[in-house]
Amino acid sequence: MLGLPSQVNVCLFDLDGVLTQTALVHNAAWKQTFDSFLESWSARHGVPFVPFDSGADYHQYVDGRQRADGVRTFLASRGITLPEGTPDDTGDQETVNGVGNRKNVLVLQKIKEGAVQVYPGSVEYLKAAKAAGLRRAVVSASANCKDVLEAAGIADLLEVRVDGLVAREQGLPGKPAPDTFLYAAKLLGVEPEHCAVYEDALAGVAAGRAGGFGIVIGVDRVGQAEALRTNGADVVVTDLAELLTDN
Ligand SMILES: O=P(O)(O)OC[C@H]1O[C@@H](O)[C@H](O)[C@@H](O)[C@@H]1O
Repeated sequence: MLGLPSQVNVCLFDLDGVLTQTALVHNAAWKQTFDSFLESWSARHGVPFVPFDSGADYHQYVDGRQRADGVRTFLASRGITLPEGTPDDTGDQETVNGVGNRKNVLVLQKIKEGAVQVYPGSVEYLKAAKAAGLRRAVVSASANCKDVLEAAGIADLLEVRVDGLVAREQGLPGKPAPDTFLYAAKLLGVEPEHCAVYEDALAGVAAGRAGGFGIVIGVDRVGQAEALRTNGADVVVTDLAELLTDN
């Protein structure tokens, strides 16, 4: 049913890029933030300015990861290490938290301007899962998950939320570590083999594979089906609506 093996009765959905079209919002905010950072860095350190690549750099180093992990992982790929700073650093501070907060100002502005759109096939799938009696959680790296779910009007279709804020409170490492998905399974009182993971990010499908879940469904929004499979997806679809035909 719904593209799931018979032992699976719990759905663990990623948010950005799976339920809502906000991976695009994050990607654009990261590009703006990193390009201005790199431009200034290259002028001061006498190294060539190589802009952030919204394709390769985003998917390899940032997508699916907690905010600070994204900053650290991408900058490490350019040989740059910044001090961590503190969560209340302002956007002009040259720290991991400062750069992350600069990007978050842009994301919050976009959410406020109404940039949150759902994927209609995912809403249909959520409703079908609910009707079929499957348990449903959202497992997102984003600290803005609650606001995005509310802006999208889908908060009431999900029973459990494990997001960037919960991960921080509980001390859970983010994707590609499986811990946030495992925590959601625990909150729903089930073993990983009874859960399906739905992910569009390479770090996300890797987390699904690492956690030993019943099935990892890769959602390919950008033409990276092969990379999703290599990193951990058992099945790849371009939209969750494709799974609705399996009754
Ligand atoms: O900065 P936030 O809202 O906490 O989000 C963290 C990350 O959340 C993930 O869901 C996105 O794929 C990333 O692009 C984003 O950076």
